[in-house]
Amino acid sequence: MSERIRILDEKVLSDDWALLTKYTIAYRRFDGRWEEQVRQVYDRGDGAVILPFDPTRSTVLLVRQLRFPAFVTGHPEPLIEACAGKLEGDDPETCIRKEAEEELGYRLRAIEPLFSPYMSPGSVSERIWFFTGHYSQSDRISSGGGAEDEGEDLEVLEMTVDDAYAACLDGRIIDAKTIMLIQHLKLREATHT
Ligand SMILES: Nc1nc2c(ncn2[C@@H]2O[C@H](COP(=O)(O)OP(=O)(O)O[C@H]3O[C@H](CO)[C@@H](O)[C@H](O)[C@@H]3O)[C@@H](O)[C@H]2O)c(=O)[nH]1
Ligand SMILES: [Mg+2]
Repeated sequence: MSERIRILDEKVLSDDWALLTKYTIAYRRFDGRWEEQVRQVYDRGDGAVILPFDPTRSTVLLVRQLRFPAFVTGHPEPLIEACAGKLEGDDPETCIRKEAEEELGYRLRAIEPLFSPYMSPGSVSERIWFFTGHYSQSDRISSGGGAEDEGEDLEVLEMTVDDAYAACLDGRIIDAKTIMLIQHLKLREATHT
């Protein structure tokens, strides 16, 4: 255990789709004083996400789907996102290859890992592994759409890189992981020209 943090108590508040745990901790402040704090941690597992890019056409593949937490807080559905999924026991690259086949209907090439940040570390324990990859129209193996038996209902969307970037700026794309990936692609473009 860290010299600055001791877990005094741990209580599971909910163990359903995700695990919500309430911790009571002793925390030593930067000035050396100890104090007691309560922190709740929402654990829904880790995930992976990919933005497939077609360099010859300068396009990317995205999905559109209902994200209920966004809808219920006022965002008109559906959300435009990069293809993503929960790891569910797979390593991140295996997971994202499977998700790309299921959700996008593409077998991707040149898959490259980028970074694996915490997405909301004040409350949510989840980290997401980010990838880029290449595709061309001939890599399409099905119509995608996700696993219907798991309630997935996705629409595959192809956009030019420029339009996807414009969508990040004008609010049509409002999902953080998707914005990060599109910006990454634009940064690469800028540093390679
Ligand atoms: N039964 C049930 N299903 C749920 C619930 N919440 C979500 N689901 C469904 O569970 C499915 C999980 O599909 P995946 O493709 O494996 O995961 P994902 O939801 O796309 O997750 C990715 O994006 C998330 C949001 O940005 C990320 O949090 C996650 O790490 C991953 O990258 C989704 O279709 C979603 O509708 C719930 O409370 N109950
Ligand atoms: Mg998904």
